[in-house]
Amino acid sequence: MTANLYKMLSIAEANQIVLGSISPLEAVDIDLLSATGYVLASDIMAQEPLPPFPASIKDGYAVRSADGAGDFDVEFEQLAGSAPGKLSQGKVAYITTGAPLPEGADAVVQVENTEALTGTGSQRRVKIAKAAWGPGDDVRAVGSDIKAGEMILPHGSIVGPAEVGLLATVGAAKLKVHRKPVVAVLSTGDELVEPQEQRLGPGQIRDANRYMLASAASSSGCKVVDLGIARDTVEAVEEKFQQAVSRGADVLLTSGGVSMGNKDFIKAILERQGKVHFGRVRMKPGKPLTYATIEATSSSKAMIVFGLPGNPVSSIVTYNLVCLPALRKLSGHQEPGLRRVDAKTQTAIKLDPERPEYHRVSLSWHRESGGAGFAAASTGGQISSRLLSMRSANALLELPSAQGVLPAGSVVSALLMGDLGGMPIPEDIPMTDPLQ
Ligand SMILES: Nc1nc2c(c(=O)[nH]1)N[C@H]1C(S)=C(S)[C@@H](COP(=O)(O)OP(=O)(O)OC[C@H]3O[C@@H](n4cnc5c(N)ncnc54)[C@H](O)[C@@H]3O)O[C@H]1N2
Ligand code: MOO
Repeated sequence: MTANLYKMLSIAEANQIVLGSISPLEAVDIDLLSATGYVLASDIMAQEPLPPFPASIKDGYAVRSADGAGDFDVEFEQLAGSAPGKLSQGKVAYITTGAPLPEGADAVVQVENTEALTGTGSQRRVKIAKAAWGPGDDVRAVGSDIKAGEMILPHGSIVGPAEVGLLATVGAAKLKVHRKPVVAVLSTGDELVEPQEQRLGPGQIRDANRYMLASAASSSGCKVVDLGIARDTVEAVEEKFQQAVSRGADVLLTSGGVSMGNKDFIKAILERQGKVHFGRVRMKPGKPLTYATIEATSSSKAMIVFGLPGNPVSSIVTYNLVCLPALRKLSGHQEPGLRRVDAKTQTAIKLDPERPEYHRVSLSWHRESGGAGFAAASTGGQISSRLLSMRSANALLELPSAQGVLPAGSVVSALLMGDLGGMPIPEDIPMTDPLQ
């Protein structure tokens, strides 16, 4: 099939096809400290309650609440990490935060509400100036933080710092997580040289895409296999495809060679080696985006291939919109798509009459008299060769295809790429009472 015969899909259809063709990769074992960024492949339950014993919330004295205020002998010290002692009638025990409540005590009085009296060691005495409210005062009951058998993290949870803390708490030192895909990156083109090349020859440019895509995939935690640059021959490209397979790639990202030129033969090679699901998408930039699957054989695993357009902006925009959700789904994410917010344009933007455009913007949070929301500042000229249009871009405006100009102040949906850098430093929380 020649490139122009591929049906032009919408980006939503393209996403649906890609995500419908893949499943999360198999579960592997991982140590807790290496698990950040992975997705849990099994549910994690708490084996024991937390705290496992009634624990003091304060540094102070363990008391029988019914004894009230007065002067008491300090029978012993109950320190965190020690087994609970046994408190005699009419006595109190010095206790530290996190220590188990001694048998016979039912509350804690913080040290601020007491006064040390004379005496040391077994003669030590204390005045309880302000009595405990009642049983349980300043004590964490068994299981009050986590109940025994409680679901801590369901499978599909993304492991971040808080999750690592929770997993450590419940003793989940070894985990089952979905394997992350191995991503091979390949640039194609006779004009390309490595970034180290300081003197460009006639017609040459430096390879930006392979480095950019490798960086993008590794920032998602994927292992990257660098296939280098394939020159513009069928044999050279086919040899690189073979290397991707033999080096265990789950995903191959190629850039260049998917359009209409007589050296653009990525699509034709993919047709021979696997199944091309689509070869054109109604979007700007990135129209010739191509997606194929290559089946597993007795000696190699299945591989999916994204033929990304060579223009650097087209390749990174299609990566974000289509490849990243696929990498996330393979990694076990249950909501792999980019997050969408509404944003107000700061300048007028010319629309494209033929294709919906993903206009690169920098979003920032703005408060105005009419309310608060995201303001979208264009990153300037949007031609797909101008990688500067991606610099400091944290979102893609979803501009409809239409004649004319979208006026400044229009509210448009925007897809977030990465986190919202460039946001203002958080202001203090106002001290005024909002309920007054
Ligand atoms: N007759 C037509 N020509 C083109 C069409 C079309 O529909 N009909 N589509 C255009 C669109 S849209 C795009 S996008 C590009 C995509 O082209 P390819 O994927 O075939 O990419 P190349 O032709 O190899 O390169 C395009 C451009 O990008 C530069 N490039 C390529 N690789 C890299 C790299 N690794 N790092 C930096 N820059 C790279 C290359 O030198 C070219 O300037 O096709 C249009 N043509
Ligand atoms: O779709 Mo191409 O990516 O406009 O340049």
